[in-house]
Amino acid sequence: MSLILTDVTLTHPDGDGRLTALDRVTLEVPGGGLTAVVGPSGSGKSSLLAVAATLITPDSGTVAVDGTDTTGLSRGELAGLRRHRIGIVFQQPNLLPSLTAAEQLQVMARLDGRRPRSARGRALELLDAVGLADHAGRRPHQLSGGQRQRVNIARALMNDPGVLLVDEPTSALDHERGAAVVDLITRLTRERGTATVLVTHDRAQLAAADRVARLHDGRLSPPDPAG
Ligand SMILES: Nc1ncnc2c1ncn2[C@@H]1O[C@H](COP(=O)(O)OP(=O)(O)OP(=O)(O)O)[C@@H](O)[C@H]1O
Repeated sequence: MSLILTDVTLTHPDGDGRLTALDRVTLEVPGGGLTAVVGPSGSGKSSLLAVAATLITPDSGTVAVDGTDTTGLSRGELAGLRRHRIGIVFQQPNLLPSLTAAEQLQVMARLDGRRPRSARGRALELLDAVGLADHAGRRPHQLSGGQRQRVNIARALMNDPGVLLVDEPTSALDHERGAAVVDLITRLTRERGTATVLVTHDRAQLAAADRVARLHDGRLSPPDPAG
């Protein structure tokens, strides 16, 4: 399991010109390890995640997910790749208000046409893995902010992705709950072997990372060992 960005450049329209959001970024994220991406506001962190998630095609450069070069894939092929190989955790959990925690996860499998019974089993197993075995029947308003983010993380793992992309998962949480969520992401990364990218503003979270990549004005310094 791996994610490899090679020489990725991404520009956005900016008045009469173009703004370079990512400038020849190369990043290799091996499976089983947590790579943190840090940088000031506007440095390109969200752009990097969007390109890694194959939601935006870069102007140049390549993105390889689990060894598959995504360059030139059709929209349908990219959608399939995202569904099966990539898990995304956004800042806000975006859970559906009327569904229980287990159902939030089962929806993912149903979208994929899998049997309801096996989806339920997997949903319960994942809720157990994130410490919510006793909360499977609760709806979002019956969960705390930290618990909702755990459901969000479990949902991202539902289709057993090789790549896990996590965007500021603790921005809505206090320090203690935020640290618990990062510990959880670290543990799941090691246990499941995912190639995980964690975008964060919080320097305290860098201690959990295996590597830290620093973005500045769209340019990436080579990852250094965290610590
Ligand atoms: N859709 C867009 N159109 C035009 N410019 C954009 C677009 N998306 C991002 N940008 C610009 O690209 C640069 C990088 O933005 P990006 O959101 O990737 O940074 P970031 O590090 O995630 O910032 P933040 O921490 O504030 O979320 C910024 O200058 C931003 O204004």
